[in-house]
Amino acid sequence: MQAEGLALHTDKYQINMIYAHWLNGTHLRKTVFEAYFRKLPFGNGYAVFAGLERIVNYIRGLRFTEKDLNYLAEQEENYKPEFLDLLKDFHFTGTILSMKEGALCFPNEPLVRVEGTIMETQLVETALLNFMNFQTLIATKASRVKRVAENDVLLEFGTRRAQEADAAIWGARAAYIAGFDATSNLLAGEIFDIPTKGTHAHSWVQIFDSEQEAFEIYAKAMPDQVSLLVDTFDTLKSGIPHAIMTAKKLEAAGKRMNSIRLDSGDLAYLSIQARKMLDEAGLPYVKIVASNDLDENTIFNLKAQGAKIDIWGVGTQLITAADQPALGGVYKLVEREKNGRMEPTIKISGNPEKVTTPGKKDVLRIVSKGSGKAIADYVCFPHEEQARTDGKLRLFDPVHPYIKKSVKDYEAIPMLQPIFEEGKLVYELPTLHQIRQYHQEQLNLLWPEYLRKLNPEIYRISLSQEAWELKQKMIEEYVGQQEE
Ligand SMILES: Nc1ncnc2c1ncn2[C@@H]1O[C@H](COP(=O)(O)OP(=O)(O)OP(=O)(O)O)[C@@H](O)[C@H]1O
Ligand SMILES: O=P(O)(O)OC[C@H]1O[C@H](OP(=O)(O)OP(=O)(O)O)[C@H](O)[C@@H]1O
Ligand SMILES: O=C(O)c1cccnc1
Repeated sequence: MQAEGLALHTDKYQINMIYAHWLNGTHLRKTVFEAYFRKLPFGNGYAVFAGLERIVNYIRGLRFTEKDLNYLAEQEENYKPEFLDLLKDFHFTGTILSMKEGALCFPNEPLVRVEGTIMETQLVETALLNFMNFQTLIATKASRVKRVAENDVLLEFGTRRAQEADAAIWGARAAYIAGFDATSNLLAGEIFDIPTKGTHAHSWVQIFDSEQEAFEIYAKAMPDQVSLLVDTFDTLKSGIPHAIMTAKKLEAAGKRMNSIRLDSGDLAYLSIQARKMLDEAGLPYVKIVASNDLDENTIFNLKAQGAKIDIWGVGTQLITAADQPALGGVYKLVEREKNGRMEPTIKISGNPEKVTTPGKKDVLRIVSKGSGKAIADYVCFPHEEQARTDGKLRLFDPVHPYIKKSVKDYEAIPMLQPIFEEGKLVYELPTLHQIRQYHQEQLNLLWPEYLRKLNPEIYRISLSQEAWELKQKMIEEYVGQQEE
């Protein structure tokens, strides 16, 4: 997928600010930004971090082409030619730390930390959030589907309903990270080495004079992968009897039919009837695929009704994250250089939840050595060494500071990994297989109460005492200035 030629994949205000900084002589001031979200999507208890691979490729290929520069000159007559010369030589020289793809992540903790000159940290904001927000959203939605489908097979069918090609391709990858088994999108399969699967459409049946003829021709063409869509005319009276006849013919040729697919009607009732008919016909090995606007709620319901569905095809609801189509991840300045020294900075808001936490921070996942389960995440400054060692840690929730807890005998796992150091890539991108495995390990760290679909327990994100005190001090300073 496109990695180069994305320098202009940014909001114009970023270039305007960089230009104004350059005129002002401040474009090389050092900064630290953090990307995070404030609210979990879908009422879920966790999110699944994704988007890093695309962010890495974007940063590596970040150059302004001659065409880009000509376009900028045309777009904004204020931009001086010397400024465009500066952009011509631009490449990213900053430092990035990030959670790994597949990590479970939570509100108000940094997922990506970007350190560099204001020129480069500001430039990358838009694309970084674009990649992180979409892919994390879809991976989280897919994870919810996976929680209810458990060990059933999950197929990603969303491309035709996705918000254009990139969403389909990266969405298919995000779904696979969170536990889907295959995608119908061959390009996603080719690019990312995701297994691909496919049945056939209603048009295949409609184009022939009879359903039986359609099934037999298809079975002849794909004898080892026969999956027949049985709802074009009448599922119970026509589709399934014809599929059974086809399966018998396949048996005579020494082959086994793979599955039938139900795509309309009452999927619980029809799957139960279909299972009975297939079993009675001596075809217990033929699996039942279901599709039709499925999501985690319909799948959960269908399972509760005793539906006999082995394989779920999930498209529109997953790829568009239909019940919450955006993750509100933000990118906030937490430190700036002043007089040659880095100092924390805060953004005050009338809404207390939107007040930023000043200073550059790390995230430690505090895991009990006794249970092997995560207790909370601890957000602290990089110099706070004591938290990383096996001492005693006082946890409290910054939003509800009266919720306090002391922990000991724990392991503190650093969640932010160095990705770029002064412009140099220092991270080896894992394979998708490794990302899936890491995601599974991450799930295993959490008690099931945090993972349930409905009203999950809230996993606590604790701020270090020092970070909390700095925040309070800066809020008070601001309030003091207002009162003067
Ligand atoms: N037993 C069931 N319990 C709950 N939801 C179901 C059940 N069976 C099907 N559904 C879901 O109900 C919705 C039915 O939608 P709709 O009425 O559009 O489908 P349909 O009857 O198959 O019609 P169409 O042929 O237009 O697709 C789908 O989202 C489907 O997944
Ligand atoms: O319902 P979704 O979760 O989005 O899954 C994908 C849908 O796409 C296909 O329908 P479509 O009507 O586009 O084509 P068809 O003629 O092959 O059924 C398929 O039959 C599914 O119903
Ligand atoms: O293979 C299928 O059955 C399929 C693929 C995409 C969309 N709907 C169904």
